[in-house]
Amino acid sequence: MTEKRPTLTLKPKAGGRNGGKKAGPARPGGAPGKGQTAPRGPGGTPPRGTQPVEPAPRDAGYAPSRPKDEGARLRHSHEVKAHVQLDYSPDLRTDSLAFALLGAASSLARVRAGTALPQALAEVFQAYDAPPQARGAIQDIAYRAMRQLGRSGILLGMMTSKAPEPAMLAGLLECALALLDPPEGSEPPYEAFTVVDQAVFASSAHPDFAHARAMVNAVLRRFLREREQLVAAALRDQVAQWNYPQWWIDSVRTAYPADWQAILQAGNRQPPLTLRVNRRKTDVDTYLKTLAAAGMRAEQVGPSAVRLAQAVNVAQIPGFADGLVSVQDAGAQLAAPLLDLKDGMRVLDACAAPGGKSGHILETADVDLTALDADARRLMRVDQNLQRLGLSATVKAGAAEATDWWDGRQYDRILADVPCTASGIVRRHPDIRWLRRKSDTHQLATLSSKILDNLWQMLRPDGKLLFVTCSLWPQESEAQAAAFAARHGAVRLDAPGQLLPRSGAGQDHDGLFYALFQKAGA
Ligand SMILES: C[S@@+](CC[C@H](N)C(=O)[O-])C[C@H]1O[C@@H](n2cnc3c(N)ncnc32)[C@H](O)[C@@H]1O
Repeated sequence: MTEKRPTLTLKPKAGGRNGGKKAGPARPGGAPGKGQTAPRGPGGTPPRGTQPVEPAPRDAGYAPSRPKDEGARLRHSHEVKAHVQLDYSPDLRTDSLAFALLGAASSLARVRAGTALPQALAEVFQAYDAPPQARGAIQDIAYRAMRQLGRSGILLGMMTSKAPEPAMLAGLLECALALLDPPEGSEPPYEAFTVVDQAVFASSAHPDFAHARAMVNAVLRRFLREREQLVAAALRDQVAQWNYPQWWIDSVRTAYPADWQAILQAGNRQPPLTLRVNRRKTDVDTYLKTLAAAGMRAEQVGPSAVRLAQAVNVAQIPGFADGLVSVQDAGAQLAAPLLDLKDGMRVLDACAAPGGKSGHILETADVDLTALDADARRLMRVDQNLQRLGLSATVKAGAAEATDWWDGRQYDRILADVPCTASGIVRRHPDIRWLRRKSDTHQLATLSSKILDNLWQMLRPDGKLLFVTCSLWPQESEAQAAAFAARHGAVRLDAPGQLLPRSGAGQDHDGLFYALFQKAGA
């Protein structure tokens, strides 16, 4: 076995200047707790505030075909791009910041290739055989870097003559910059010299960019020397100022001329950990006392919603394993009450995985629930979640725009929590803004209109259909709802419409859209 390189180990600045030995998560709450993040991809939207973790395949595997007239030939050495070893396990102490920086850099490179951050992190944890504490540190750095990616990218462009390659080297610099240059008003998690030292060390430890360690050192030191001028110049660019792609900034400004800045800011804040109390097992007051007894501060932010003052790993949430609570954003908790459920009803949750809203429906009334989802792998999470809560439903794999899974009997209530761009939940999934393309909105809106049209025939006369998205784009939300109502002559009942993302005392929720329809009686 090779001997471990002597690496400086450390802990966050809060623990004292170089006084500790572990990298650890820089600050709690930098990223969602275990199992608390979500998925992506035009076919699957992250559950709003429930517990996701899944991939966001884009065109990572796309390879342009070779022109017909190009015969086989040997490539010159300058044409050959070495395969970057994203899985290379560094010869570093796993409790060092250098190890965490490399892991986070590998995650960023995977996101650049089209993988959703939760999936990218899961791949890195496995490839690096990272112990729990290192996972926390890698995750924290990767989430920070995602929230600062616009700014770091512009800064790097100002300090380098060409884009650093491979992508993992760019990722390493972006991760280091995110630690050196935290958002206004927040403390840097590590001492600056430690970050530079460990980033250089991390670079030396990777065979694909050990040669670039002098460059890493020079860029990061230059940033520290010229920080004020560099940041001032970078902030003239809106991408650096807001940390979103320009098309995203433009789309938010067009859709919400009065609120666009607040919306962009809300998407850059760290989300709270909000729980839904399972009223079949306990009540909010009793559960708040349970939290207080465990020394955890919390407040009620909805009829069944409790927000923890400090995010923790789900394993540390009292009663979580026993189904007393689920992790769910306060905005997502509006769905079940809006359905106006009564015991004995036949209910369809048409895009159910991982089952956040299915669980809430079954906690609310004794209904006969069918939980449908097109993704069989994600459906396993519905089973697991319902089992933890002590509830049961008929769980089916099938496409909501098809009928092959339907037994032909109409439902009293239908929840259509359709796949969408997830533009309303970017505070939980800061990678989404960088993974999405403007054209995704149109594709997803087309799919959700097919889903809505198909589900309408499955609703009984007088029945209600609740249409939900976690999108901010009107094309997926209000425009979709209005067009649907016009196509089917659906009666529109009271519902919140577009909820803009909010954080603060009392009101704290993701950006969601709700429209409620009733079918005219027979
Ligand atoms: C927003 S998520 C649902 C979150 C879920 N309702 C909850 O509260 O936990 C959208 C879901 O739609 C599913 N989906 C995507 N395309 C679908 C389709 N054509 N038919 C049914 N489900 C689909 C995805 O797999 C994903 O689980």
